[in-house]
Amino acid sequence: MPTHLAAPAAPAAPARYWLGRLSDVVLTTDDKQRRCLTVLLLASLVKAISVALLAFGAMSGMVRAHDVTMVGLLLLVTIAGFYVAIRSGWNRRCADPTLSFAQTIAAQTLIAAVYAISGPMHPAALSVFALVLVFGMFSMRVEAVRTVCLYTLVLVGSVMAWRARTDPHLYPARLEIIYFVLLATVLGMISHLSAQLMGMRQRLKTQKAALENALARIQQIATRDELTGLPNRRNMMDQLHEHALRRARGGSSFYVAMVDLDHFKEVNDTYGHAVGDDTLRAFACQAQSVLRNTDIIGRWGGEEFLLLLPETPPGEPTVGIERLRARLATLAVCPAVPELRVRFSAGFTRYREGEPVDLAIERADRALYESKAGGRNRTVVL
Ligand SMILES: Nc1nc2c(ncn2[C@@H]2O[C@H](COP(=O)(O)OP(=O)(O)OP(=O)(O)O)[C@@H](O)[C@H]2O)c(=O)[nH]1
Repeated sequence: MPTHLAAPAAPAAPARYWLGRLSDVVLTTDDKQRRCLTVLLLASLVKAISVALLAFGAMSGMVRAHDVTMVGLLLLVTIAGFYVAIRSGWNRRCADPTLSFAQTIAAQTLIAAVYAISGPMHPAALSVFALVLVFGMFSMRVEAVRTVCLYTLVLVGSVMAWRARTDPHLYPARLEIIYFVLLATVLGMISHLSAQLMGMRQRLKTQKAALENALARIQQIATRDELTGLPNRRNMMDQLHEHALRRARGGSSFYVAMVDLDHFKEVNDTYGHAVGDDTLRAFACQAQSVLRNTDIIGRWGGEEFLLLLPETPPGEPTVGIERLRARLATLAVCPAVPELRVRFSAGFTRYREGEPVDLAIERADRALYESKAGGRNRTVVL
């Protein structure tokens, strides 16, 4: 057994790369346009196979070669026209950028021509009418599918009547009637299924919207405090961890502060719980408008708030909170109780690189305790 095997053949990556590039050129890189072009090319493949079969019919003497050439040319021109319309982006200007309705009408017209020229092979074209509509029903509205069905039946009915009169040997009237009834039944079914599909799509759309709303609501409940709309405790912990991580990677330092409303129990006891709630909301609202917009304030629980102050140089951490204190000293936070003023105590600490976030919170808590013990309505930095 050789210990060293020959190097494996070069991976097919370059081939895949060039295929990818080619498909980008042919189908564009725009997802929506790509989908339109892929459907067009798939539908064209079905029609190309039909024309190839006709060519076989011509070689076997069942169909006139001249007719096949004409139909083939017509097919090429139609496909090229739709390809250019989509590839150039012209379709974006249309009400239906997929051009499904126009493509389906063109396809049914072409197949009607095939039906008329394919002599003994013509019953085979019947299934293609149905196939084209199946393609269309995924992208067309129900009314459009119904219009195409009606158009197909009128067109094919006319072709059948004409061919039954001009070539009764290959298009016997009785057989044509049977084919027509069969085609009408199948197209009717497709039209019915398309209505059902539309209903399903509508339900899916409604469910998707409901799910998105529910997700947004869950997200809101999971991360926000219901009363004040501020980030909740879990959210604040996540943000603290994130900032600590950033700090560990060389990011700037930040301050953490605990803020607690003074004698808040008295507000509740004197004016009622609703005024207490209003006070909490007003405090949250004022804090958000007065502090820097990079500062983050969250409700820690009860009448306690946690502040995260990123990019705060030592020596200036309390500027914002004192601005808030000054604002609240003159502001009637609750219109029902104009004499009510909000006062608070605050404890600040600088996050020290590498320490667990809980340690910084504990220090801020101690600073808060000191400011309470020192007479409240003040700030202590530890
Ligand atoms: N209205 C209202 N009150 C709340 C809410 N959460 C907690 N509280 C009340 O906040 C009060 C907190 O009371 P204490 O812990 O004694 O604090 P305090 O009265 O502010 O006293 P100090 O902090 O020492 O100044 C309690 O009466 C709680 O019921 C809330 O969401 N709404």
